Amino acid sequence: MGEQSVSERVPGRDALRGARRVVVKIGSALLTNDGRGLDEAAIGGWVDQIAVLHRQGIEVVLVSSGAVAAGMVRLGWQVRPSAVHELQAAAAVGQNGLTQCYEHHFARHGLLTAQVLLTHDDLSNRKRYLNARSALRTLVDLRVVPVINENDTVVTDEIRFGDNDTLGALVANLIEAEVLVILTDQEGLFDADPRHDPEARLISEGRADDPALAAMAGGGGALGRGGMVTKVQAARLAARSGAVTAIASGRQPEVLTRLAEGESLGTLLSPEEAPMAARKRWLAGQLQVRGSLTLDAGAVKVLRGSGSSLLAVGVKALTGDFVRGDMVLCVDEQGHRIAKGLVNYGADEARRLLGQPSHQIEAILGYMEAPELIHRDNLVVL
Ligand SMILES: Nc1ncnc2c1ncn2[C@@H]1O[C@H](COP(=O)(O)OP(=O)(O)O)[C@@H](O)[C@H]1O
Ligand SMILES: N[C@@H](CCC(=O)OP(=O)(O)O)C(=O)O
Repeated sequence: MGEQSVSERVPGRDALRGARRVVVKIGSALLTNDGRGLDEAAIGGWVDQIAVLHRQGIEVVLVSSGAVAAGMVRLGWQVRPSAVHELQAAAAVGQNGLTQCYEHHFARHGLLTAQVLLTHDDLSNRKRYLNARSALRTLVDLRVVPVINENDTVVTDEIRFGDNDTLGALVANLIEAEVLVILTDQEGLFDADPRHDPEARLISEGRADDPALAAMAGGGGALGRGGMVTKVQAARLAARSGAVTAIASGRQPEVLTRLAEGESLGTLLSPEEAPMAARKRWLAGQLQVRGSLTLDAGAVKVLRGSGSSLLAVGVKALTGDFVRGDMVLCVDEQGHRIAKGLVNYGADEARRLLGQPSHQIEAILGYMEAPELIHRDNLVVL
């Protein structure tokens, strides 16, 4: 099978080298050894690679499927049930096995794991979104590896992500990962489904938003859910916050560490825009505004002129009952909209910091979350 590159001028694999935060999604088709229970040896191998990345200082969040498939094996079921309550039951049984397996293997490297089960509601409801975000950020700051799956036991068909590719992309958006790696049972995205077309050729690189790629992607196998369709959609979602997506075979030896070294494996789907521009556009559209900050003329000038972070010293007043991580609007003294951004301090703390230089923050609050009120990466000038 040959290789082709669908579009020119996409960012190269350098995006994978030097990434600080990576979401790795491992699909059912791969985890469950073609339906014969969890493939513990393979899971141990991916964990070993993640531990290597971890030692290099890369933060890894894992999105792992496999609960339903593992539960089916434990329950002795040969055929995936169609009734939602049976799928939920299988997921509940299988999730235990998944958690034990990851915990055991990460413990060999002295690493802690945390089970995080999410539903669509958790990511669309604003308060829960912020909770999920701060919990995941805290876990990665603590050097714990979160192992995420959909909370299959409480979701019904209408609201479930169904496939974990979408969940992986939303998690990449949530934690602002630079890279989403989707490990599956094929080498990557082919120009036709290789199960049906032996002549199918691997796409090595492309743009996440290229409609030609979506047309090449087909559905999933007996164990997986979404097939390549949802992987290409996931790449497009991940691109909204500037993440590149790599789709690769989990059976390639050392696939994760080789990808992180920039090796040309699988399919790389890149965002249209540079990560920071994409991220800012995503920020601008993403969150409801919870309050406002009134900036003095000096702060307006530096925000507009040099793209600096917003410091408390340049803020004269505030309104709203926002908490850390909320989106706030920045206005000038005449009330004109200047910028929007995610604030590092809640309204009560921020009020005490108004007009104060950053070196005073610790003395005023007794701690310092960050030296700036809004970091420039989290700020969009309007
Ligand atoms: N264009 C394509 N290129 C590669 N694989 C494809 C393509 N179209 C459909 N597929 C199918 O997608 C499957 C992987 O998706 P899926 O079964 O959902 O696995 P996972 O559990 O890893 O998400 C592959 O086994 C393959 O047969
Ligand atoms: N939450 C489900 C995962 C659904 C699923 O199989 O997704 P995928 O691996 O993306 O095809 C489970 O753990 O069984």
